[in-house]
Amino acid sequence: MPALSFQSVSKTYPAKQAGTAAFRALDQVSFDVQEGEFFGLLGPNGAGKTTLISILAGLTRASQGQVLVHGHNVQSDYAAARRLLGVVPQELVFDPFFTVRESLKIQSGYFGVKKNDAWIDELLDSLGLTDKANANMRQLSGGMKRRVLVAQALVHKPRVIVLDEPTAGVDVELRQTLWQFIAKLNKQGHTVLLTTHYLEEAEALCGRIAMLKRGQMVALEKTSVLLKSATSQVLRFKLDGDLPAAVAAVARVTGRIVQVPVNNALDIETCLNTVRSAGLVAEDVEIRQADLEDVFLEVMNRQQAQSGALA
Ligand SMILES: Nc1ncnc2c1ncn2[C@@H]1O[C@H](COP(=O)(O)OP(=O)(O)OP(=O)(O)O)[C@@H](O)[C@H]1O
Repeated sequence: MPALSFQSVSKTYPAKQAGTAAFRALDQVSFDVQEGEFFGLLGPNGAGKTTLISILAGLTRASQGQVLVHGHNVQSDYAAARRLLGVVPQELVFDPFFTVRESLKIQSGYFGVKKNDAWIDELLDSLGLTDKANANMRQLSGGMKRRVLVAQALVHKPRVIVLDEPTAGVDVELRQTLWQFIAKLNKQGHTVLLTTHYLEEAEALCGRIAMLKRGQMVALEKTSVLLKSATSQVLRFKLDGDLPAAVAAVARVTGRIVQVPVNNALDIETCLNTVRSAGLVAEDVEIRQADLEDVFLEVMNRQQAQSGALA
């Protein structure tokens, strides 16, 4: 039995006011996550990732389809399904009146878990929160609050850990601490579902990845297969001046850095010639292997071209 099963899940948000249209945020999304997997759910802003996680966590109802957690339906068997899940939300929601330790005790109480002090100490230690155990939640920095949210999600040792952009805006140290700890739990058999915009993290951590675009699933593959499916290499160089249109159409540009997908030596020559013919000089030219960000952009652009063709 899969740890998570999303079966033809659709979600339509009703029109906000008369005259506006209802909005279909998810359209027939189906996939399973097997027990023990580290699974990535990727997609651009507004693709529907948080909506899918809200349905999984029982915070929003699907308009159609169903979601099962170890066979328990998140609507009709909510308590059993919720107990199996540890959800780290994207937004920093917390009660300002309690200390870190108190808030973890209260959260344990919600799940009917008692005498878990040793586990709470381990959570505090693993997430670098021991010094802050008796600090009031409102005294904590944003990064520290996020650590507490992770600890809260894990107090009842859930079999499935769901992380919705847990590293958005957090420093390098927390990222490393968090991933070490989550990877350890995953090795012990906990299933992990992660959404992130940091594709480097997803590439390093996730065994399998689903990509959503405008509420539809556009890719579902092992990470290694996705990487092999990409344009084999990327030509990278620095440039001052306006990129010729033919190169700009296919390039990923970050400041002065230009990255162009290439399949062979001819592609490389053509690209550099086009730049040279425009009177520009490409500096620090190098060729690297494609990474998950290249695959992601390729999948998203392919979808754009297809939907453009259908329109
Ligand atoms: N309560 C709501 N009412 C109406 N529309 C909503 C509601 N919640 C979300 N949406 C819309 O549904 C779409 C999907 O939103 P969602 O938050 O699931 O995307 P996301 O993939 O998590 O994006 P991000 O990466 O920005 O977090 C968006 O267009 C959003 O505006």
